[in-house]
Amino acid sequence: MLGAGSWGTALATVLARNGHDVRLWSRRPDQAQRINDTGENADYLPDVTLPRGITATADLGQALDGAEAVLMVTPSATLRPMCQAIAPVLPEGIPIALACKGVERRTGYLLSEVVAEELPGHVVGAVNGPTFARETALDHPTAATVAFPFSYSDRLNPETSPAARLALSLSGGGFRAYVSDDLVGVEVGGAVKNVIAIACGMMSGAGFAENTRAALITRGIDEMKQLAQALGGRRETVTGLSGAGDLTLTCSSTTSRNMSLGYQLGQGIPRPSCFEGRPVVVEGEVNAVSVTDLAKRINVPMPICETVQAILHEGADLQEAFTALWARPIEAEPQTMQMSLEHPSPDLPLQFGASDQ
Ligand SMILES: NC(=O)C1=CN([C@@H]2O[C@H](COP(=O)(O)OP(=O)(O)OC[C@H]3O[C@@H](n4cnc5c(N)ncnc54)[C@H](OP(=O)(O)O)[C@@H]3O)[C@@H](O)[C@H]2O)C=CC1
Ligand SMILES: O=C(CO)COP(=O)(O)O
Repeated sequence: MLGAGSWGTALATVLARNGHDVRLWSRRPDQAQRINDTGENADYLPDVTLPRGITATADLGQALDGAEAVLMVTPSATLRPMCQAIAPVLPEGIPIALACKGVERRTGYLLSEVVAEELPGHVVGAVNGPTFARETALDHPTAATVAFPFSYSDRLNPETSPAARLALSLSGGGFRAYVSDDLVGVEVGGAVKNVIAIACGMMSGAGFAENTRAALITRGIDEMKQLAQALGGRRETVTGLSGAGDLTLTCSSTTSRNMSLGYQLGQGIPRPSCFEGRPVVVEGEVNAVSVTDLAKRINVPMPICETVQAILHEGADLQEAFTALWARPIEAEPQTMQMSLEHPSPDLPLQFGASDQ
């Protein structure tokens, strides 16, 4: 498990509870030592007792020595350098599963494409779903999807596929894994939901409530579907755990760092003061840029993501940007027919400040 943050530690907990030996890599030797000494990752999951079977280490060679599979769980922006760092010590041919969520900013690659470029000769997949780390570590009933592209031999003997093997390794107690062969669809869901969650947070923080949230979730799913399809994934995958499931979770509470960032910004808190100035991993903030750049490059309209990107990175005014989002031309749902009717009152502002809360 490469990454001893909240999600890496939670996934290590799931695997170790199921009887697997897990090497948990931290970039900080002192943290690895503390985890081994105390049986707890106090930095990220305080008061969660880690099961036997987890050994923390800050040595990549030690972490990967004899490994049967590797899960990569550091923030998406660190993925390429992590791949480069492990290349010399990675056991030949072992499957690599991504548990981080995003699109690479410079290239617009899905994270699996980054791994494929840096570490050829390894089958690459992803584990995604509605999974807050702490609840997962505490063994709350939780479900996620394990996606790898299926080969012909996998179809003949599905139990030997990397997706099935990892799903079986993860499943047990509260954790239940599903298997998918649509890696693109699963990755798109995970990357886009964080951006939409920021939008939900912004509108909740600005005083709007359930109608607005439901609209953003539903239209957010539509943006995911369009991007997934354009990249060769399947629209229906997005209605599963890694798309609609994770979006529902992340847009439902400020336990989500993405929702929480949006909420604070919606309340008018300046970015540097959000999270009381602490550095927090908010994937949707970086990925608002990478997702919208990618979508523009391949002509996929993603108006909610574009709105978030404009507010976060181009200095757009939150109220004006959401007013413009709501006053776009009237479209068909679902888009089985091409329709775009001029909005009758595009300049009428949304009622910020008049919310019934
Ligand atoms: N938390 C959750 O509930 C879930 C998170 N995810 C995804 O998992 C990924 C990781 O997030 P999460 O674990 O929550 O984040 P955390 O902030 O909890 O942990 C981040 C981890 O990555 C390490 N790290 C940060 N920068 C680097 C770097 N440059 N090189 C190597 N390691 C680095 C941190 O080390 P250090 O402590 O030294 O800073 C820490 O161990 C994200 O993509 C997130 O979207 C997916 C599902 C659920
Ligand atoms: O991805 C997550 C749950 O599935 C965690 O969401 P946040 O990164 O917004 O906290």
